[in-house]
Amino acid sequence: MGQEGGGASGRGRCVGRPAGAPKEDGPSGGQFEYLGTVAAGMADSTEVRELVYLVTGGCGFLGEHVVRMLLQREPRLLELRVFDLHLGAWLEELKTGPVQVTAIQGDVTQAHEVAAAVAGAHVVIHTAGLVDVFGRASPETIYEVNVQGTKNVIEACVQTGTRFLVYTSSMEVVGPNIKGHHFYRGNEDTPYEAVHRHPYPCSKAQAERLVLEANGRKVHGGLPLVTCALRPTGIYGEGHQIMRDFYHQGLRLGGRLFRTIPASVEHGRVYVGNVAWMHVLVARELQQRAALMGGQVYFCYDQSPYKSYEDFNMEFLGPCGLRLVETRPLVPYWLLMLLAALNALLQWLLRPLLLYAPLLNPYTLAVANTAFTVNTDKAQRHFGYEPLFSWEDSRTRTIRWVQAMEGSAR
Ligand SMILES: NC(=O)C1=CN([C@@H]2O[C@H](COP(=O)(O)OP(=O)(O)OC[C@H]3O[C@@H](n4cnc5c(N)ncnc54)[C@H](O)[C@@H]3O)[C@@H](O)[C@H]2O)C=CC1
Ligand SMILES: C[C@@H](CO)CCC[C@@H](C)[C@H]1CC[C@H]2[C@@H]3[C@H](O)CC4=CC(=O)CC[C@]4(C)[C@H]3CC[C@]12C
Repeated sequence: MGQEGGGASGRGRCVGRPAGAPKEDGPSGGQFEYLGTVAAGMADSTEVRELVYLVTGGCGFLGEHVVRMLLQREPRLLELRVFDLHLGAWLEELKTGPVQVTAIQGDVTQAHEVAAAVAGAHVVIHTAGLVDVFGRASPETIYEVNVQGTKNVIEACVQTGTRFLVYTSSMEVVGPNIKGHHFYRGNEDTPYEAVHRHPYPCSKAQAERLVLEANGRKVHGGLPLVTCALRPTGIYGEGHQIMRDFYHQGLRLGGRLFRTIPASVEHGRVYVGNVAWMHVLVARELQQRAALMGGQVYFCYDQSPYKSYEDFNMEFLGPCGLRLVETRPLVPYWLLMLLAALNALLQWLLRPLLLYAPLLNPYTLAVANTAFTVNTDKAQRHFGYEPLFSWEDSRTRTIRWVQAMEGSAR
């Protein structure tokens, strides 16, 4: 199941369990006070501002939240470099605080541009990537950005002497696999046959492996590079494009969405603010606990409930006037598979004329219909992670965002 593709050049398939982490337990972490909303001003603290951070993909859905969270909750920040192919105008509003915010328009596939951005940084948070499971980009382009781009970031750290690298990996590095094996309340050490064909999970798995294998390499100056990878499940929250697509689809269908996924197929989801917070915390603690955290992977998790993908979305779309029709899929699975295959064929036929990239394709159907939930406390044990936003807070913030969209949609 899934598009042909994947692997280094988008052909064949990439197999093999992703590089896991040694099974070591660390000390439990302390509590972290909460300094107010992510959108608020900068963190004020008596700590010395001396650190330079670089966030690649800093203008993306997750990247923007990481940038704002760093300004809000990293008191040692002297300079924050935001590197992205497409810079957001909102960056200008961030330049009035005590932290120097440097916007860098650049391409991670261009090694010299990456090296120039990395030079002098203490920490790199690498979120830039092509998050495409809808066939918008070619397998080769996905590989070029997600794998070669990550190679460029690693080499830039080694050449310029940057010692700390946090990589935004993905649950997709693990699964769901092409065999449709469910991953039920799994953790970082749960055995699972991570077999992929699609270019996106393949590229993320290769990139993650490169990052973890780079842990311990000597950087310029002779000290070791310390790396780790975070694996968010499906991220939701303010700015989530797929949620926006579902909402607009519902508006087009007269306020209704038609169930296509059984309610029993649970998918883990995580609020973007908590993913951002985990990035900030792991970047800070990686500097203090290199021996424990270096070369490790951590699932990104919070208290968001386990639900089917569509039922979870309705937690936010329901209060905004949409209704999910039927308690079970209206359309039999074999017909959904046929419709998904037709979408893939149409995409291929229309490609010379226009980009046709609907939500339903063979890959998204397969992923949506395979349960994938995580239950772990490794990040809490290794670096004291606790979600910054409760489920109720995450839900309220996301609903408010959809409502603001609703206002703009009328
Ligand atoms: N959205 C999700 O549910 C999940 C996302 N992730 C990972 O989180 C990271 C961020 O994902 P999102 O924020 O959802 O995606 P996004 O597409 O909103 O953000 C990605 C950012 O990277 C930038 N970018 C793309 N190609 C680039 C290039 N060649 N050079 C420089 N910048 C480039 C884009 O302009 C964009 O701002 C990705 O690495 C993705 O694999 C992991 C798990 C779940
Ligand atoms: C039956 C289809 C139409 O109704 C299914 C519609 C839902 C899909 C678009 C989503 C179901 C699962 C999502 C993926 C999952 O959350 C894991 C992901 C991790 C990432 O790193 C990037 C995003 C994604 C692949 C996410 C994409 C959208 C779904 C396939």
